[in-house]
Amino acid sequence: MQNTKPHAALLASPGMGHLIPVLELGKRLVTNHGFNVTVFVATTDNSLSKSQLIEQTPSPNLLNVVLLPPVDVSSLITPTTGILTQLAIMMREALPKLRSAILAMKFCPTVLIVDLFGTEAMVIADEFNMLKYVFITSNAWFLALTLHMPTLDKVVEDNHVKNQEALLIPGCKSLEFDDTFEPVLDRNDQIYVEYKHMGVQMQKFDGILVNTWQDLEGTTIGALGGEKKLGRVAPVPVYPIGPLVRAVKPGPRSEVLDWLDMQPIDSVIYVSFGSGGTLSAKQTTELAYGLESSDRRFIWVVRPPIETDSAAAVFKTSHRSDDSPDFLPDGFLTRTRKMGLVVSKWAPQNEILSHPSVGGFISHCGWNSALESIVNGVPMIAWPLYAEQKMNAAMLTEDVGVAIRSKSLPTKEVVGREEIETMVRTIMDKGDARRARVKTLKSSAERALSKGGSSYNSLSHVANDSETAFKYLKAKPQGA
Ligand SMILES: O=c1ccn([C@@H]2O[C@H](COP(=O)(O)OP(=O)(O)O[C@H]3O[C@H](CO)[C@@H](O)[C@H](O)[C@H]3O)[C@@H](O)[C@H]2O)c(=O)[nH]1
Repeated sequence: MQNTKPHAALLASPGMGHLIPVLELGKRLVTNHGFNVTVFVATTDNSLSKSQLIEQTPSPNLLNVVLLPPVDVSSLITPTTGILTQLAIMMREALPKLRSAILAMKFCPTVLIVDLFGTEAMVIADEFNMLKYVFITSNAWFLALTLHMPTLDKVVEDNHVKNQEALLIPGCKSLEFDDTFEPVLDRNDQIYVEYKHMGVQMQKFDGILVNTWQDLEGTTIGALGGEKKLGRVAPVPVYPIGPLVRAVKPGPRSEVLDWLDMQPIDSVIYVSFGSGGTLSAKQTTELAYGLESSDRRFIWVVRPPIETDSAAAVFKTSHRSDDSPDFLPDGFLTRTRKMGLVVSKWAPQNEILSHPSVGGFISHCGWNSALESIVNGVPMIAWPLYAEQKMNAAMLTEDVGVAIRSKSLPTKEVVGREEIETMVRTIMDKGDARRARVKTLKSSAERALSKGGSSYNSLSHVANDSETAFKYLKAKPQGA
């Protein structure tokens, strides 16, 4: 690699939900802003294989993608350690590997961009004199909560935690107790401390990039950048640069897409709970009966049920399986043969959502899935499972107006088949207002990303600052 243009090093934490948008950001920096990009991917023994990584990489020849040597965190976690705590620990353990990898490079990168779980890498950026940015792979509302955490910590949040009242975030939508982000609830849990620490660390960066755009979250973006800036003293600039989602890959077509080709326009509902979401056995059964009785076509990405942990499949390596889904109700596959397709564990999601036959999406509301649905003009049934997904579901349903959600999810353990049937019929209705709304947002997303659009300009700003730093460092005498 020549030292003739700014070089960005991106650090992705384990999990497809982080890796995919980080790779997409890398691609944009190369194609639109003339950067060299190296993407470092933190791994554990079972989180990702090289071949899966290559499969996810957009235009592999554009980016230099480096799998960091796996970290072993087995002695630092217990079977009950939550997924977010695990991620925070893994990323801390990966820092020496990142430092060694940067030291081994011929030219030191100009800028380091980390995701939420990589904020401790700022010491490495400082050590190597790099600009440093955080890339939030979720939305501005989640970012606002994160930045507000250190302030929240100073006032005892009795109202939210004990009285279950809404949590106030200045200038933003309040966070209802039923939609809350679990790490805020228990000061004694490690994830509370980790999450608050991330909120503190982020304020010390040169900027925060967030995967959203002005038209989608104008009020929240205003609160983050406006005069009061969430009450922060020396606010770090926030750059909405989204929606960054993968482009549909050319290449051999899968069986699923061939099946979709034979279905009428907007007739199929796609059901998936992201890269690692799982349902209980009872919920899987209710979903099966609900889909069947809705009498609508469907593609369902199923995983074997797991009773107590909805994030159980997050770090599982295998995306493909020939397992026959024997946990589905007796005769389900036979009865729905003409109406539906059941796919085991993993499907080409972006290709599916961009197919004209797909008219609805039952989603766990991981932010990438939500964005992929919006940019393809597909309305959603919001079915949050873990992490910040309940916040996303609330926002997509109540503010953005592109989704409906179950009335029973917050209170009951299982959403019943009748309610599922009704929700599916509602969202698949061609005249439903959410369908029109999501099409409007699709166009707005395209405008934001095109040359001169709000998100394009935000990323240009970051690129210009990096270019200036690059020229300055290049002109500086060695050792100065
Ligand atoms: O069968 C599948 C399942 C997933 N995907 C892709 O995998 C990504 C999944 O990302 P996302 O929808 O965001 O879900 P998670 O992997 O669960 O995402 C994690 O990261 C997100 C971004 O920070 C958070 O919003 C989520 O809560 C968190 O669980 C998307 O690009 C999907 O297209 C597929 O291609 N095929």
